[in-house]
Amino acid sequence: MAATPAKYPISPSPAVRNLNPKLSLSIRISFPDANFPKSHNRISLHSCSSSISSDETPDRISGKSKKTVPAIELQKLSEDNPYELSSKDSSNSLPRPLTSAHLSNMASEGARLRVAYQGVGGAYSESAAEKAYPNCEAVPCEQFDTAFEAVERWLVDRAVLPIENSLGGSIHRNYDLLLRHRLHIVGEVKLAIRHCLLANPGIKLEELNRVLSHPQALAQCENTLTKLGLVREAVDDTAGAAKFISFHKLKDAGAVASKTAARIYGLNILAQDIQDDSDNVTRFLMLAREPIIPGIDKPFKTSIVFSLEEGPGVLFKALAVFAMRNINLTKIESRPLQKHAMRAFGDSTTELPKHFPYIFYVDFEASMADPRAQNALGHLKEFSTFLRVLGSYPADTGMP
Ligand SMILES: O=C(O)C(=O)C[C@]1(C(=O)O)C=C[C@@H](O)C=C1
Repeated sequence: MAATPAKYPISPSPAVRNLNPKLSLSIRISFPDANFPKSHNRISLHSCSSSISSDETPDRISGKSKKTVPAIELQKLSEDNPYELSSKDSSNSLPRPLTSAHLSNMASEGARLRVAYQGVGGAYSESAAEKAYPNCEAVPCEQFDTAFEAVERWLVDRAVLPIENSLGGSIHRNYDLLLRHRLHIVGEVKLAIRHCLLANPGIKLEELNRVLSHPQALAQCENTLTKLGLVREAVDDTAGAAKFISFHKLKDAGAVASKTAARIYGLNILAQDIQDDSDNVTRFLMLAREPIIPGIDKPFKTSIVFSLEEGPGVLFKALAVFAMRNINLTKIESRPLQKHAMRAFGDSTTELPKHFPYIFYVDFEASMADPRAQNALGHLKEFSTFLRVLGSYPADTGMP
């Protein structure tokens, strides 16, 4: 069944020029510059916000007031690695990346950051955005791509997107989008996910035949939903599922979503904490157009993506650059390099490629300000075909 998604303030527009630079293979460690509107050095987010607001924003639902965001001055990032500071950096025309102090000041001084998330009001991603940036204006986006694009086009200041879950694993789409887009990871936030089974008022558990939710949420409640014998139907987000069953007053369908979604869409909670494990945590990334300057004052993490030549033991060698410097890895993910694969298949010959090229995403526990991390990446660069630092940011060491 195709559930019609709710109206979102920001939805993908095919007419919009694709700003994503082509993926390039390079052996230098690259810190890409922000995408820059062609003819403007100055842009008012105020003027953008009026064109993307809608009658159905969660702000309406919750009655929260909207503040306009003052115009901000854009600065073009240099192509150079901003972490490798040189004498050039004293010039005023050079980039001034945001520092972690700057980020927290913006929140505490009451300036409302506009933060994109995927889903509608009541989605876990909205809670993650509010946890990452207290007092922010959370801006719903239809798809993950839309949230990336909203930051790139200066419609919002940040995006907060899920990257992995303790039960369901990686959110592959966002790994792929990190590579395709040129945003920087400036932080992470972990959120405890507690799912509820929701239904319209008066509907009993026995009356339900099917359940709608985000595929990750359905996977996280696999055992409970199997026991209940409910047919799963995937939709864009948990809160969207709640909104849909509420709007259509469905009698045979429930939704897996949060308590907040139940409240917003006037649904009853038939069961609480239906996730397969009580420790259900999703890790979200905070994304910005510019990187932050990494520090060593608190625990930092660094996320990189790289590709390797074919050959025996190359991955072993790549991981050894961290092991020999006593740097702990917290995550490794491999993804097919899609453009390569497509080119190979688009060839006029019918021969299949001998190997599928893969790229590797690694998170490690060290700041780029730490010489161990710099040396490890310098070493990795010697035998990687491509290497990019996605971000060096404070680790979320708090309670989820
Ligand atoms: O659908 C939502 O509410 C979301 O925020 C998305 C999402 C995800 O993509 O993993 C986020 C957290 C939960 O793990 C389930 C779903």
